[in-house]
Amino acid sequence: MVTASHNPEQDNGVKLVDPRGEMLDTSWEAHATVLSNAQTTDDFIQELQKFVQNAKIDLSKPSRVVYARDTRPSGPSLVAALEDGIRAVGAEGRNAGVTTTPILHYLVRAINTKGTKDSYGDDSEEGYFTKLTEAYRKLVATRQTPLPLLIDCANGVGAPIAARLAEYLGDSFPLVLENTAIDTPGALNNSCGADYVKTSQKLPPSLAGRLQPGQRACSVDGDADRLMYFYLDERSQFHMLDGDKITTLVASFIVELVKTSGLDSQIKVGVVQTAYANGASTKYLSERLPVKCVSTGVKHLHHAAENYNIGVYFEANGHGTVLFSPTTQELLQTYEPSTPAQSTALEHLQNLNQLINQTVGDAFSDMLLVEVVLAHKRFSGVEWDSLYVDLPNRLVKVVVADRNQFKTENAERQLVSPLGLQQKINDLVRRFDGGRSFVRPSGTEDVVRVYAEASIKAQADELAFRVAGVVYDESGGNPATRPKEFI
Ligand SMILES: CC(=O)N[C@H]1[C@@H](OP(=O)(O)O)O[C@H](CO)[C@@H](O)[C@@H]1O
Ligand SMILES: [Mg+2]
Repeated sequence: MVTASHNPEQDNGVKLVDPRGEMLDTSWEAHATVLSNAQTTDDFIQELQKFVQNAKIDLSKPSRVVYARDTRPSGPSLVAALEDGIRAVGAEGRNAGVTTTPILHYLVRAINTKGTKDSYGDDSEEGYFTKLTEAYRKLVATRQTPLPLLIDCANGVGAPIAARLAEYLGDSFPLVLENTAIDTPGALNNSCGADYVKTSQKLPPSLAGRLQPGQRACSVDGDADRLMYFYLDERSQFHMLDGDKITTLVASFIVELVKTSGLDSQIKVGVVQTAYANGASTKYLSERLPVKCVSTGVKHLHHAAENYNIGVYFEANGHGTVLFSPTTQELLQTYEPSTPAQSTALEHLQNLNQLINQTVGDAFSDMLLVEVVLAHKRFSGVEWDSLYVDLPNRLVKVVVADRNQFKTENAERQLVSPLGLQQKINDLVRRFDGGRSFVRPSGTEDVVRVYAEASIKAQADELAFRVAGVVYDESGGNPATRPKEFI
C-alpha cells in the first residue's frame, strides 16, 4: 500500500500486507529495512538475492502482488516503480487502484481465502461494500434511521470511498461528506482528518458552521484506517470521542450480546490498549473486563487481541478493530440458542463478525460498528461521551540528540535508560493530583514523546512541560535552543 497515512501530503511510504491480509510479520521488517537502505541498484539486487536465499524463496513458484495507493501526488510514480519491480522478478501484479489501506487488506484476505470455508468475501471493492453494508442493514433493521453523519474525509482517499459507501447504504444511513478536495494541492490531512482532531483536540476549522449542535461527526485519516468521532454540545463546545471511547462503547456492547446469547461461559471478551489510553478509560474498562496494556504500534495490539476469544483493541488515536478467534467464529455457527432472546443476540454477533474488518483497523467498518451500537443503545454522542470523563492530558515532542538512548520496559510505561531519569519523572508525577506521565522514543519520528495526565487541564500541561524539560536537560539538550514552553 503506497501511503503515508495521516502524515503531510509531501510524505509518502509503504505499508506491507501479509498473505493473510494482516500486517507484515515483525520478523520480516528487518528484510524490508535492508532492502530500503540499499544505496545502488547493484546493492539492491545483491541484497535481494541474499534475501531469496536466506528465506528459501522458490522463485519458480507463481507469485502475485496486490497493490494500491492513496491520493498523494507522488503515488503514481511510486506505483510505476513498484510495477517495474514486480515485472523484474516475474511476479504477477494486481492493481487495486486508488483505495483505502483497509480495503487492500480486505482484498488480500479475500483473494487468498477464495473458495475455502474461510472465504472472507468477494475479492473486489463491490464485495467489500456489499459485505459491510449487508451486515449493517441486518444489525439496524428494527432501528430508526440515524440523523445524517458528517464525515471529514481529510481531503484524501476516504472521500471517493465514503461516496461509494453512501451509495450502498442509500436511505438506511445518510452521510454528509466534507473535506473531499482530493485534487487541491496541499489539502491532504491539512488542518483536518483524524490525526488533526486527536492531536489538537479541536474541530477542524473547515467544519466550522457545518456541524449542528448535537449532530455526530467523524474524521478519518489519509488512508482511512483511523477514526475519530466528535460533536458540539448546545453551547457549541467541542467534544472528542477517541479510540478509547470507541473501545468502551464497542466492548460493552459485545459483552452484553455474549451474555444475552448464553455464550458467556465459552466466549471471553478482552481489551487491549497502550499506555496512551486515557487513564479514565482504563479504569472504567478494568472494572468490567480483562484489559491488557502493550507497546505502541498496531501490530502489538493486534497480536495481543488474538489471545482473547473476542479481542477489542484501539489505539487512542482511533486505529483499531475487533478480532473474533477462529474457535469463536465456529461456535457462532454451531451454537443452538434456546430462547428467542438468545437467538437474536447470536444473530447480532454473527452479523458483527461480518461487519468488522478483522484484518486491520478500518475507519469505515469501525464507523458502521459505532453507529450500530449507538442505534441499539439509543445513544446520542452525549450519552456515549458520558460513560466516563476523560482525564485532561497532553502530548509533547522533545527533540534530542539520540533518541536511541531512551529504553523502556513495562509496555513502555517506564524508562530504564537514561539511568535515573525515571526517578525524576516519578518525583514530578507525585506532585500532581491524578498525575501520570511516561516517556518513550517514537518509532516513526526522530523525537522522544512525553505524555502526561492530571485531574485538571492546566496541571496536565504543566506536568508534561516539566517532564519535557527534564528529558531535554538530562539528554544534553542545548540550553540556547531549549523550547520556551518547557518548565
Ligand atoms: C502517540 C502516538 O499516537 N503514536 C503513534 C505513532 O507512533 P510513534 O512510535 O509514537 O511515533 O505512529 C504509529 C503509526 O501510525 C501509531 O501506531 C502510534 O500510535
Ligand atoms: Mg492511517
